[in-house]
Amino acid sequence: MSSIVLASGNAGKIREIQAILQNDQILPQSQFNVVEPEETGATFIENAIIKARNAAAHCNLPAIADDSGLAVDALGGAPGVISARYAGFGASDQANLDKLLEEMRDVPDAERSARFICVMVYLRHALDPTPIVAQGVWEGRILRQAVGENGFGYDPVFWVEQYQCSSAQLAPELKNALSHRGQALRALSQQLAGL
Ligand SMILES: O=P(O)(O)OP(=O)(O)OP(=O)(O)OC[C@H]1O[C@@H](n2cnc3c(O)ncnc32)[C@H](O)[C@@H]1O
Ligand SMILES: [Mg+2]
Repeated sequence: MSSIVLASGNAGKIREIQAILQNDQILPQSQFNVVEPEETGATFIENAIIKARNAAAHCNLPAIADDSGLAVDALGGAPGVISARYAGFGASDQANLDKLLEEMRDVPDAERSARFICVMVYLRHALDPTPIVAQGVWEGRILRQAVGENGFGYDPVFWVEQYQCSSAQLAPELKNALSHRGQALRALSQQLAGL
């Protein structure tokens, strides 16, 4: 099997994806000095395709990309596709999380529902006209303060009802078993196995 380039610059995602797929042929795009493209899509799937196509073209290899984010009901689905740049272009995870807590300050407990969404795309090559696509959704609620050290991004403010803790308090294997990314990756793997 040839190598597959993983079209992400997010170390937290890369860690989770490699733990789930356990395939040493899947190589992060940083190893090929891929320049990250602008994520100009209005949807997760558009952005995932933009990232996968960019990496596949640069490396002349098949590519996998993950576009994901947090959709908060009380904010009309924000931050959504702009989750990585909610507090501005190049914003840190901490700045994005602080902005979310501020926006949610006056939202009552009963109205704090939210979900993580992940769309994974596999392109056989840059001009592949039939991308393989899989999606995962993980329901939760937005806490009033950050708690937990694991994960990345918005994990410290994402309450997981089933385990009565934040996503950042879950062991990495358990987060992968439950998460939007884990769901999407398992669905993608099944489709790839059927090719
Ligand atoms: O585009 P790449 O290079 O993959 O890295 P990115 O961090 O920019 O990734 P996205 O464009 O898909 O933006 C997704 C953002 O949504 C958030 N996010 C996605 N999945 C998450 C998770 O499992 N836990 C916490 N936050 C998550 C996190 O802040 C990400 O930066
Ligand atoms: Mg991004």
